[in-house]
Amino acid sequence: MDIIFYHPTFDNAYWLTHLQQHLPEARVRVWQPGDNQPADYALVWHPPVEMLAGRQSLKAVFALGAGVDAILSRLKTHPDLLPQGVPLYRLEDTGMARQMQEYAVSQVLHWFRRFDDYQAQKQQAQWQPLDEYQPDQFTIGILGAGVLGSKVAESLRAWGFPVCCWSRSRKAWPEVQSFAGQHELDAFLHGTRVLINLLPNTPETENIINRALLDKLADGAYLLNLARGVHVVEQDLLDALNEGTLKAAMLDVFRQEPLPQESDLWRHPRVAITPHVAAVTRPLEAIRYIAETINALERGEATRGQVDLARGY
Ligand SMILES: NC(=O)C1=CN([C@@H]2O[C@H](COP(=O)(O)OP(=O)(O)OC[C@H]3O[C@@H](n4cnc5c(N)ncnc54)[C@H](O)[C@@H]3O)[C@@H](O)[C@H]2O)C=CC1
Ligand SMILES: O=C(O)C(=O)CO
Repeated sequence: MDIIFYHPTFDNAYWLTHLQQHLPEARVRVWQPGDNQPADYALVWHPPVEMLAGRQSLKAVFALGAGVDAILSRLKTHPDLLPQGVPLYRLEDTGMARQMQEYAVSQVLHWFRRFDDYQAQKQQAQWQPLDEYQPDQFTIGILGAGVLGSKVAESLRAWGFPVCCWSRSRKAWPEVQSFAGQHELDAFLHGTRVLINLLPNTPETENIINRALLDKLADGAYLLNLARGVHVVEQDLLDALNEGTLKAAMLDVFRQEPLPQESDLWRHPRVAITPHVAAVTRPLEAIRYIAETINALERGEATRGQVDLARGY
């Protein structure tokens, strides 16, 4: 079994060593330009077009992340990027869910305990206890009830917050109200105090977080964007913040990354920013998941994580 590996920034030696340990019968190599030698599996992140072009004999391609929007959007302009008929897999969780839980719980509690307001008071050397928020005033609405959304919902329920979620199909998660489809989006938004975005980037979800949506949230609402920058109409977000529709936002992802220095988001007092670090690929967990999936494919068994190219995630 031959495996080719390409990632623009990962530690090649680390990945090859541990892939070989988990798949001892495989021959694993870093793909280099000009390498047209046969391969059974390809592990890629932002692969050059020529890496996979014409490789119809591949049994599967693994994207080394949860979101496959970059590879799918490039596929539109470079049809050879993925050989026709070869299944594409993505990483499901592999250590990213815990990171999303850490990020979401810490930020929701920050806002719930009004630490943002106390930080503002600190600037004025103001010693003033503020009215406490109550959990029933702090409904969490999760856009995108998938692998990561489900774990974030679980961790916020554990803190006693009311949680609802929105997805394509109905979910039956304990103690979480599920809304499904476009026709239930408004009902999902109504009463949501903290909106957490964990949607994939698809043609249907691009620009979904716009002024019309933000205006439907509860008064004094917050936005936590953990998915993709293209989901948010940034000027609408700034307008909603400046007009008081939205109390604060924490953003991990942006249309352009790194976020350009001239972006007003950097200077807005009620916007917090992290540089696309909400949940990074954990190499060992990813390698275990990939090895399990390859072994299942070799045995002709069912697997998880296959991308539906037509659906876009
Ligand atoms: N900021 C970061 O560091 C990271 C960001 N991400 C982002 O998180 C996203 C979610 O990851 P997973 O939970 O693994 O994905 P997933 O595919 O398991 O879940 C996606 C959810 O979105 C819902 N959805 C998709 N299209 C929809 C539509 N048109 N209407 C309503 N619901 C829709 C699906 O029903 C599903 O519940 C990724 O696509 C990626 O963009 C993932 C990892 C790290
Ligand atoms: O895995 C993903 O989709 C990510 O955004 C990680 O950076």
